[in-house]
Amino acid sequence: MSASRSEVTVRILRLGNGGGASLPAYASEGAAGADLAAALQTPLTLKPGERALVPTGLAVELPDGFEMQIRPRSGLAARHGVTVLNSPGTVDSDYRGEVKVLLINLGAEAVTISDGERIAQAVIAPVTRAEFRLVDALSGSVRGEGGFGSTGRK
Ligand SMILES: O=c1ccn([C@H]2C[C@H](O)[C@@H](COP(=O)(O)OP(=O)(O)OP(=O)(O)O)O2)c(=O)[nH]1
Ligand SMILES: [Mg+2]
Repeated sequence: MSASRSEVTVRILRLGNGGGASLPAYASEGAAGADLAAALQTPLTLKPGERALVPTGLAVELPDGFEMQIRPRSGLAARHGVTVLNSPGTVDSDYRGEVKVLLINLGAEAVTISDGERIAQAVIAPVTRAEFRLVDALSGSVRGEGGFGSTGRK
């Protein structure tokens, strides 16, 4: 690991249903996301338009101040139109249940997901929490209330 990189420890539990569930794994030296694999007793077929909450067979304990974002794999999306419906999914640091991936098939053909297949990727990211403070007025700005295309078409 280079000096400029940060690394945190994420404790992982393999759940009963997971059998030999694969741990999240970085596919290359510089990968931002660790691939998450499906933990399935039997293959799962998603018809066009269908979605499913796919088990990973894993529960995680994230360090306080971090989240796990569950993002699509571009290969699966490009090849089959399969993506993460709630992307980026949020795994809270206090969540101890099974990590699941909400896949949807936006493609035109049925897609079958097999046990151990890499279906999404997990990015560990720092979280900033806010104090939401109610006030009577906000400070002025050049943009003001303009939004949703207010700066022009280009
Ligand atoms: O893709 C996801 C998204 C969420 N979760 C788990 C971990 C997360 O901590 C919990 C709650 O997620 P979220 O806050 O997005 O869902 P919610 O609909 O707000 O449910 P809740 O009321 O439980 O917070 O569900 C996953 O396993 N995968
Ligand atoms: Mg929530």
